[in-house]
Amino acid sequence: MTNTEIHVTPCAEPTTGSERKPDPCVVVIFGASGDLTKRKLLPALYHLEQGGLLPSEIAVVGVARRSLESSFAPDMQDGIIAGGGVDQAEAKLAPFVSKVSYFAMNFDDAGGYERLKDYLAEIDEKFGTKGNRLFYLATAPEYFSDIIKYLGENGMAKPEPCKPGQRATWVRTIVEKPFGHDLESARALNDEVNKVFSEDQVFRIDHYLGKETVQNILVFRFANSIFENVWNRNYIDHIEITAAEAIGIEGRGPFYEQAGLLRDVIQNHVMEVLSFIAMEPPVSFEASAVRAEKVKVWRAIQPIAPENTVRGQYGPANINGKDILGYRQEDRVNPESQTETYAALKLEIENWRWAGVPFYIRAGKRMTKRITEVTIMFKQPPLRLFKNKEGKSDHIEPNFISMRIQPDDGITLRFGAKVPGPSMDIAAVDMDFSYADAFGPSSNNGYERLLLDAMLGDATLFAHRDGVEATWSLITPILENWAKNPMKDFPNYAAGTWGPDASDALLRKDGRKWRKL
Ligand SMILES: NC(=O)C1=CN([C@@H]2O[C@H](COP(=O)(O)OP(=O)(O)OC[C@H]3O[C@@H](n4cnc5c(N)ncnc54)[C@H](OP(=O)(O)O)[C@@H]3O)[C@@H](O)[C@H]2O)C=CC1
Ligand SMILES: O=C1O[C@H](COP(=O)(O)O)[C@@H](O)[C@H](O)[C@H]1O
Repeated sequence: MTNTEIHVTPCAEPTTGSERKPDPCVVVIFGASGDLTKRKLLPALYHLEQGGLLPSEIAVVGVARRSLESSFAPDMQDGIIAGGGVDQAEAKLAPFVSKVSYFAMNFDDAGGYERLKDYLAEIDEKFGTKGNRLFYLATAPEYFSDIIKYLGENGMAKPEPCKPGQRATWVRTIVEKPFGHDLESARALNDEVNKVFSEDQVFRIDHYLGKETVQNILVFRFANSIFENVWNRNYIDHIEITAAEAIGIEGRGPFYEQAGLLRDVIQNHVMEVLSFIAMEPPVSFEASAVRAEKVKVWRAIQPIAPENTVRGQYGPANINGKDILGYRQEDRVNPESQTETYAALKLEIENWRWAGVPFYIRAGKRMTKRITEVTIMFKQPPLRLFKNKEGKSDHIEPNFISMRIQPDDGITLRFGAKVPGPSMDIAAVDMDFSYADAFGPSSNNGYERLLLDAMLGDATLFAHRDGVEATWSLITPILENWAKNPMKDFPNYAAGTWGPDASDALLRKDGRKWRKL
């Protein structure tokens, strides 16, 4: 393969959406001392504030169990600098930090919500936040129901009645993943949430949808006219989606033992990416239209037969002279654990566009490298005109489009080009678009866009209850089958590799192989 890098630069001023600024509001984060708040949410809010995207009347209230009055601010500042990739010398934290406060309470203490309600009223007075509330449930999922129930019981889930001549207030809630543990629990949680909040108040977050490159899938397909015509079974041979992580479970043993890879990454992140790749053009870029098309894709996926599923668990390895623990040796993990840290699936979408085009998806922890990527592999041309010196034409690689979600975000189009010289030799070459080269570095960790959208009441990039239930309908039978049939050969891949042999065999039986990444 000859690598011809054609760097794409923006050719004109970007077309921007309308200037969007939310109403004054209080963002209330349940789980304020947790990892997510520190590494992702506060840095995202800080970047929004620095970018002038927040109203000046904004306040952030962190809620958690421990008493943090004295240490929250310095701890939070460290988190913003480390998690947000902020240059310490250039950081202008003071204006943002002055809007953040901490409220200690236990989530299952009913009386705490009454006190919180009074505290938020004081915040409204002090910061001019006008009664608008964005509750962010950044807690372990077992607390979602209780928090929602208590917010409802304390009259905090509905906006205050509108006063004459004043703008209506709003109350919204962002619910973190995992949303349910299986289909039944997801339905039950949806019922509990919708008893208290109407669906238009609920923002089920999947941070993959906040990633620029995931949103760019829709732009690539629907803002350009040259790709959509070939985006179907007539031209596409198959599609691969890979979400590989080099890290392991990062000390989250108890969580991972409950979850496993399928629940943690495939039911949500990978399914969201797949829906953007496979959906029909929505009639508008509005929440109901986009969500409706996504659900149609998930509902068209055929039940996934056990032979089209592969699971793996990493074992110990020495990587570059460093000993890496196997999953079963990780802290607070059962030494005989059956939890999967890798999964690969073959999916068939039975609709007009995709019938006969397999979608192979894989995701795993402790893989060779971190890469999330979609490969659209095209069919060979109908007639092979060009032969090599041996008179053969099977050396010509098929075209593909590779959409790199992370790292090194961008898009590559591979095609054949004539090698200079007297014969018709063909080499594969790449046209490369790099996000960073074209637009410069971005601070967006996915949460910036989604927090802003929730404050604006725009649910386009959030999951609807129908969507969550549709993806759980696909995943739950696999989980049930795996639970009934424990793996005898776990661990079945060494840390630092591309997963178990069975994953290669899944494609080999169709005469294909994973593209080398
Ligand atoms: N961390 C990440 O990168 C990601 C996390 N998520 C999701 O975000 C959510 C939060 O994850 P994470 O931040 O890692 O979790 P952590 O375990 O780090 O944080 C949990 C938070 O909840 C608080 N808490 C726990 N029990 C109580 C209680 N009874 N009363 C009051 N506060 C309580 C803790 O407070 P205290 O310490 O004071 O007890 C802490 O602030 C989860 O649903 C997770 O799946 C999603 C994507 C990525
Ligand atoms: O939700 C989760 O996502 C991360 C991967 O997110 P990324 O933005 O770093 O790709 C994963 O590590 C974690 O296990 C999971 O809970």
